[in-house]
Amino acid sequence: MTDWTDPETFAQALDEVETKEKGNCFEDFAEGDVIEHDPGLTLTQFGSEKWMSQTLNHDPAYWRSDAAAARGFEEPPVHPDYLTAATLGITVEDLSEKGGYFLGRTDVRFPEAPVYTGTELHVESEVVNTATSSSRPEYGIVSWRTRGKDAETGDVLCSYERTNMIPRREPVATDGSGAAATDEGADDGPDLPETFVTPEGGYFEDFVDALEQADDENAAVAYRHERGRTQDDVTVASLPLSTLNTAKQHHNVDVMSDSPSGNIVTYGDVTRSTALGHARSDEQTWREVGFDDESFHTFVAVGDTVYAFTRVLEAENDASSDAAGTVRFQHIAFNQDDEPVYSGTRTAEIQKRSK
Ligand SMILES: CC(C)(COP(=O)(O)OP(=O)(O)OC[C@H]1O[C@@H](n2cnc3c(N)ncnc32)[C@H](O)[C@@H]1OP(=O)(O)O)[C@@H](O)C(=O)NCCC(=O)NCCSC(=O)C[C@](C)(O)C(=O)O
Repeated sequence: MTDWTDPETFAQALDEVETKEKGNCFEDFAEGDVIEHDPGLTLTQFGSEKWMSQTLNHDPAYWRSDAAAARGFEEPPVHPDYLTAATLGITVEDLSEKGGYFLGRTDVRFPEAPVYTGTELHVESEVVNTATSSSRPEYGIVSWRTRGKDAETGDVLCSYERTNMIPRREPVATDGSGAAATDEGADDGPDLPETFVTPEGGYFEDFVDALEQADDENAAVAYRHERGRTQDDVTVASLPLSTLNTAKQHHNVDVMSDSPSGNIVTYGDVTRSTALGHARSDEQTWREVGFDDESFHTFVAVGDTVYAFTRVLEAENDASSDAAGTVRFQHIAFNQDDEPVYSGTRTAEIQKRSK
């Protein structure tokens, strides 16, 4: 009788049986397809607090009822970074579990109303673009428009467009040239302003003053944040799984040992939220409005430390509340070797000092 657990027999059986695969390949996506994601989750205080604590997002309005009330909230709401990560996490099984790189995301938007714990999240995505990768014939590039909705009311709570490289079943022939290289400015050295202005505080007026000062000189409002967060098993494996993100990149060391990173890598939303946590610790955030042009430049893995750099781009007195003004930032997350790992622009309402 066959002993199926005899190591030699079992190894041969493993070799010969079919694997019931998970996820979809590039060829499975066609422009216009709409995918209702079966996974969903209830946005809990535990989930939000776990995410916020590990990414150093300590804004008291999301932790304490008195600070929430001062912001006009009924109770501490779900943090927008956790909401964004959960909206994306739920889509992974259908969209990107096969592997491939999370390249970027844009048009991330939240409604004005806060989202409270206990809300059930239902997510749908539409394929908006499929393209050939000229540098990587074994991949295609897919973009989806995703909407995270309140399952009960249908209200959209978070929406964005995301782009990934997705493995093909069959590699295509390409010229292998990749994106057109350019020599422009190659010998000129970095083109930076002469002066860097740092806002004196974290209120709206401080950003306005700093921008005015920079306007008078050859200057930019740009600074770095002191805090760093070294990636560990919690940030790399545990946080993505808590959003139902089943991408093997974050929790299967065995498979990833054979990939370009050689190891599991941090979920892009953890990298980004950590950098934003550092930036928010140096400002008086009132409300998150949205994010654009988000890119992930290189991998972050266990042992890497995520730091943040901020550029203030503009400030307008047009927020949804008189207590705040709108500021547009560019945030760049970087690692211990000063390499950019994430960049994106962020529009946020920042509290006024005079409130
Ligand atoms: C991907 C790597 C290897 C490319 O590195 P490279 O030097 O080859 O870069 P490139 O030449 O600039 O880009 C390669 C191709 O991608 C295209 N591309 C590039 N960016 C965009 C964009 N935003 N939108 C559209 N297309 C884009 C670009 O145009 C080019 O096209 P080509 O092949 O035809 O020449 C490198 O950039 C890298 O390592 N990035 C880090 C990726 C990463 O760590 N992401 C986050 C963690 S993975 C994750 O969170 C997973 C998740 C969330 O769970 C989940 O999707 O399931």
